[in-house]
Amino acid sequence: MSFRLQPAAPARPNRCQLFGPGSRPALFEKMAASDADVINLDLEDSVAPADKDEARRNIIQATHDVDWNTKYLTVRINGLDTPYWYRDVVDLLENASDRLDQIMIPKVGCAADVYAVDALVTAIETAKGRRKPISLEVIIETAAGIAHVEEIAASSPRLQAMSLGAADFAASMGMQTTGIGGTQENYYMHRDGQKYWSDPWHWAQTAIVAACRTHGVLPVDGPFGDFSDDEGFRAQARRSATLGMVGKWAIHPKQIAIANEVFTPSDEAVAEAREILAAMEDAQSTGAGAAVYKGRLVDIASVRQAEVIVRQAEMIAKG
Ligand SMILES: CC(=O)SCCNC(=O)CCNC(=O)[C@H](O)C(C)(C)COP(=O)(O)OP(=O)(O)OC[C@H]1O[C@@H](n2cnc3c(N)ncnc32)[C@H](O)[C@@H]1OP(=O)(O)O
Ligand SMILES: O=CC(=O)O
Ligand SMILES: [Mg+2]
Repeated sequence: MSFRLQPAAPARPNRCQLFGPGSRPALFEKMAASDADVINLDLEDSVAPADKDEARRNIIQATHDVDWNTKYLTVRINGLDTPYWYRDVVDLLENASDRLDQIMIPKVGCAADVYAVDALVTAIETAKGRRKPISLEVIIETAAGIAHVEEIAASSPRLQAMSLGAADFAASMGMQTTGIGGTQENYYMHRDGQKYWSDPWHWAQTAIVAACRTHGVLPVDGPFGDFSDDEGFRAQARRSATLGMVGKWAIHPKQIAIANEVFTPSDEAVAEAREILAAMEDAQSTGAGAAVYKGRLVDIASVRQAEVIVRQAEMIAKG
């Protein structure tokens, strides 16, 4: 480890972020009753321009009226290139109840984007005497966002989470696809008459995970558009979890259970992690720094790996 220690990300479950348009208030009670850890009420792309004002009012009302129970409640504001975002922040911070936990900033391209929202949030919190500080989350979904991902991860002490937004990311990068996440038909290797599909999101995900882990931010995988494809969603979620992401968006309630399952370490994984910790404790009690577990090497790095799984499972069990 460097002299500068890696900060821990917020210790709260973030396995599934369920999205719903602010213009469909009939969904709010269903979202609150779901098994998602995080709720994202949307003011941005799922809300038509003519509905922005009403969606804002719906969401503010819902912070007062709906029982969100233990959900981490977050609202996606409009992008900083629109005329809507300042009104989103001002109206929310002036009128939403203390139940509001977080604001999500889409299409962040540099640290100054987060700085601008942080400054506005801070001024309103102080002016209104809001006691609970609002946290921020961002979406990396542009070429500028991925190019500046590390400065964005370091941009504000309010920043808790960072998602990859595959749809806008693909558009901004000029990718030849209309698919939102998952396997892309034309992204394959070819050998001996066979196609081998590869993962076009992998490099952006790893860049996000590295930036987040460096600065103590939760890395999250964004939307998977084809909500009829459970196995495609599961495969995408498993790849994300393997790379170090802590959760994934659901854009339909069907996706919640799969995300929760994938991002909760399985009983078998936790049992194995505990066995590795026990094997290493035995080894260390005899002065050894390494041991053999099921025919493979385990050493002090294995302890750190096993601790990731055990800590994640314990944090989720605590809720
Ligand atoms: C690229 C991005 O930016 S993604 C993020 C922004 N996008 C969004 O927020 C979209 C979120 N999702 C939705 O709006 C909707 O799920 C849609 C439009 C995809 C599909 O909506 P519907 O056609 O109503 O879906 P469907 O009929 O399959 O719904 C089944 C049930 O789940 C409910 N439901 C649908 N979406 C949601 C949701 N997001 N949260 C909670 N419940 C939901 C429906 O009300 C319905 O309930 P019922 O059985 O009691 O009648
Ligand atoms: O906002 C999300 C996306 O995929 O775009
Ligand atoms: Mg987007």
